[in-house]
Amino acid sequence: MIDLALRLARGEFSLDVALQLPSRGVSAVFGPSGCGKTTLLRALAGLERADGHVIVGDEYWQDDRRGLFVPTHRRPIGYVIQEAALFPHLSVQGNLDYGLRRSGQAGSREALAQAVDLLGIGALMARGTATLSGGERQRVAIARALATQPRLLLMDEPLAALDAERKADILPYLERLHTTLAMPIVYVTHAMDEVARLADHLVLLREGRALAAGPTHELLSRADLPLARRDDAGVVIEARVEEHDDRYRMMRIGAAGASLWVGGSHAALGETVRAAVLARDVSVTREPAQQTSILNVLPVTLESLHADGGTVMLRLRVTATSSSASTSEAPVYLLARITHKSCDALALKAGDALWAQVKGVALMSAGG
Ligand SMILES: Nc1ncnc2c1ncn2[C@@H]1O[C@H](COP(=O)(O)OP(=O)(O)OP(=O)(O)O)[C@@H](O)[C@H]1O
Repeated sequence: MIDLALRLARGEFSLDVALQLPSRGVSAVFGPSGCGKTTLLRALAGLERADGHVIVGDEYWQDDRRGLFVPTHRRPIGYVIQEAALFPHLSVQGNLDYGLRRSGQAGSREALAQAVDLLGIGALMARGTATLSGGERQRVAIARALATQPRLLLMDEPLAALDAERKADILPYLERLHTTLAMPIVYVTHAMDEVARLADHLVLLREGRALAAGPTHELLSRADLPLARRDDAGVVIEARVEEHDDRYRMMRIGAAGASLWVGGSHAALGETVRAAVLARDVSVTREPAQQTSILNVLPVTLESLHADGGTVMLRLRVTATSSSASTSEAPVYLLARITHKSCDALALKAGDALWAQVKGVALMSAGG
């Protein structure tokens, strides 16, 4: 576990957070511009002097009660920023070698080889860094950070400087990091699609304070957080592949007795995948619709309604149908955004048993 409490003031802005982040997987720090994401990351790295403590596993990096503050260069961290600072006069190999020598930490040739393989940059080793695309530069920067075998990888908007195409190129590599590496990653972003694809744990930051923190799927399924007011509000569901329909190139995925058909058939039976369902793609009915083109119609219980400007956000708990559902699994939630008119026409109230019609399910990635 990473246990941190950090407080600092910079002019009008103050940071004051106390968080416990899991020691595996990606913890995303998400929030609007200026909310303190970079400041938090820099304080974790020891680049900003904040009051408080930082404990990573059993290592104390800062503990004010004992007057302990480990300087940045002695913290076993990898730090990847938006625009990688690579030496233009050195090749990719030269940059990686330099990074390894400079770190003075437990970096090793094997770790470097593994990182090169993981980031798929083997073919780029002899290239001058000036000839690399933005996405390739970031992959080199990430490999350089990993080669030092850090205890913690800090990433500050690593994809923000890339266009949509380059971003799509590099995301699969980040997903590989996420599933392959045991080391925790703290990942700063203001892009919801990156949160939905990569984050296991989520910290919502607002004006230097942690508004909420917890497993990504839990926070995304809450209708009371500012996330639910976004146009792209929706849930992510970690589910297992339960059936392939090769004729239509679709698969059925299941979690906690809820089952959904999604396009594509590349994941193997039994594999864990992550799927996203946007609130605007979910509607509700009192009776299951007959003869609908919508494949995914799920029995749900309406947990709560949240009026939000012109629309109403419904939080729905999927009622397990499959007999294989294990009772130990956390229930699956959906959000549905509907109009006030529809809400009144159906006379919806908390506790109602309804049917959710899911118009679109996006397969994000293989899960963790
Ligand atoms: N030295 C400083 N003096 C005064 N204010 C500062 C100083 N450094 C940072 N700030 C302010 O602290 C706040 C947090 O900045 P920070 O860069 O951490 O935000 P952020 O969430 O990473 O933003 P972005 O997404 O735009 O990168 C901002 O309002 C910034 O203007």
